[in-house]
Amino acid sequence: MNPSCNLFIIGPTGAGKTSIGRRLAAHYGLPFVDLDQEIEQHCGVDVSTVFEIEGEAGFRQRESALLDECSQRPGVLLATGAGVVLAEHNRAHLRERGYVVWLQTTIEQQLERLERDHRRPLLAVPNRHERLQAMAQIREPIYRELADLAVPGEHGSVAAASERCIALIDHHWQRQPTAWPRQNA
Ligand SMILES: Nc1ncnc2c1ncn2[C@@H]1O[C@H](COP(=O)(O)OP(=O)(O)O)[C@@H](O)[C@H]1O
Ligand SMILES: O=C(O)C1=C[C@@H](OP(=O)(O)O)[C@@H](O)[C@H](O)C1
Ligand SMILES: [Mg+2]
Repeated sequence: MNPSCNLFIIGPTGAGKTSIGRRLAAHYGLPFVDLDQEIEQHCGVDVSTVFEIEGEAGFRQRESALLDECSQRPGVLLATGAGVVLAEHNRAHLRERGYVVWLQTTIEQQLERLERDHRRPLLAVPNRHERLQAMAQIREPIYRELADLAVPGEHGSVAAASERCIALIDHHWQRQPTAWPRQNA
């Protein structure tokens, strides 16, 4: 949604939603909210343990409930998890409540960045390349349809990627003030 007072970051796992999102929040002076971290705080265990105990279905229910809550906060930068876009009700909240920025990446970049990362339960498989490809096939058309802005992946540092991202957002996002003055007050 444009204009909006919220920035919502979507995109594949390892695209930089969490790390770039944190920098964007600081730049725009918005509170940073990471949906996975919200789930972890709420459950008192990490995402992998939620998957272990409740399965993906349980995780998705928690993710949807917290997305509904967090996306209603006025004036936040919300970094989502890559699979949040799979449910239509989540997509509706994202579409209607914020300016949606899609961070793009390639499978090669994902493999490289996440090589030593074992905190993503859906990547705990023998063939990560195949898994990432299967995810991209399903999710990429959804990201494309949902995004207000697509940001191409960047080979450099997180800092450089964040700067490029800010330049694009500045050009396209019509930032709305967080609180409108009450009329006839
Ligand atoms: N140019 C870049 N863009 C995005 N992430 C990068 C880049 N360079 C390195 N990374 C690293 O990729 C890893 C994954 O980033 P993360 O923010 O966790 O992604 P996501 O939240 O989208 O899954 C982090 O360790 C981050 O530092
Ligand atoms: O691809 C997915 O469905 C998931 C991505 C993760 O977030 P990142 O996109 O930050 O890796 C996290 O929400 C969970 O492990 C499920
Ligand atoms: Mg993340």
